[in-house]
Amino acid sequence: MATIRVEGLRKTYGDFPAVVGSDFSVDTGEIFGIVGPNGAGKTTTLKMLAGLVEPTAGVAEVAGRDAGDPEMRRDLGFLPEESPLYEDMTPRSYLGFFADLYDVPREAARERTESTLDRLELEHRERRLGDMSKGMKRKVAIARSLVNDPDLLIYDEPASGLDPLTTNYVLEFTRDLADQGKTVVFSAHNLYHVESICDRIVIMNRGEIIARGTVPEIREEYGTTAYHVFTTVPVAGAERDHRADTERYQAVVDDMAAVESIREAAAAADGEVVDIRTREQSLEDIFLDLADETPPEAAAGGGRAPSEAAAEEANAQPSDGGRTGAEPSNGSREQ
Ligand SMILES: Nc1ncnc2c1ncn2[C@@H]1O[C@H](COP(=O)(O)OP(=O)(O)OP(=O)(O)O)[C@@H](O)[C@H]1O
Repeated sequence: MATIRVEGLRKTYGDFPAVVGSDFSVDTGEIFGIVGPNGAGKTTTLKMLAGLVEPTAGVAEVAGRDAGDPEMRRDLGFLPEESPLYEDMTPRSYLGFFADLYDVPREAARERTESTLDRLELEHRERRLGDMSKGMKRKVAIARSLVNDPDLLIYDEPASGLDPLTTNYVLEFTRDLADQGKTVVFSAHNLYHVESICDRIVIMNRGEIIARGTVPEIREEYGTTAYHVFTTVPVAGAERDHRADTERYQAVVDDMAAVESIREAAAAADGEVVDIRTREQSLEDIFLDLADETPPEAAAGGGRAPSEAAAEEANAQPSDGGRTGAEPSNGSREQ
């Protein structure tokens, strides 16, 4: 059964199209990546799935129910891109506070919190959150998304701004959650993250999904192979390969016909082809090519739309009554 069904999902802010009509589904236990550059519409999509932003049109369903249904939030863990934490609390008191919000019985909450913090290898559990490193705070925010033991996790840039070690740790932890049967939808602009842990991805640009599939499918459909051809004599388009001990030239071409032309040109100059190496285009390159090809109709999407900063503000601060995530109350959605 599809855990998530999205059809014709659209969000406009004023006349600004942040998400222009997405379709995708995510299966139970899948780890699904939404990738795209800044302003692509990733956060807006995730917030619609988490019931925090009301779609302008279309369907966003979780387990057959509207994503905006407040009941859905009880079984959801949302990790916002920036998660402001109560600086004066310790991880234990902070997580206990959120467990209370979800009515998790005290003892169960304590056990769950401790085991999550163990798995996240979070030390200094009695230290003030305000005195913790960025990586530690991110781990606490992740632990917070798990206090209610949700089946669905929606993570906005879970590893953004973390050092490589912590990044790996957080990504592996996320993969483990999916292995335990949880469904994970997360956004990233670093394609390396996606490649290493996602079952399927969509690539968004300017509010539109411009490619979709598993990483190998995307490679096959959109990727190209570069052929590095090494010759003993100079041929058109080749450059001297200074790394070689003997005189050698290198040309980079993108199909076998061009490789044959080089072979013929080398033979005509009394030389030969001594080596051919292939290099698959990286997902990053594919992504950049795709983003470049997207027609600029939605190009207004580059900058920040006017009401955005105010809306973010309202969404971010727990201390002023705003919503930081998916607390289980009947909070209204951002329009
Ligand atoms: N509340 C809002 N009011 C007005 N415009 C908004 C609002 N939220 C987002 N936008 C605009 O919608 C577009 C998509 O934003 P979104 O945050 O979804 O992108 P993103 O892919 O998550 O980008 P980033 O990687 O920078 O977080 C952006 O151009 C943004 O300025």
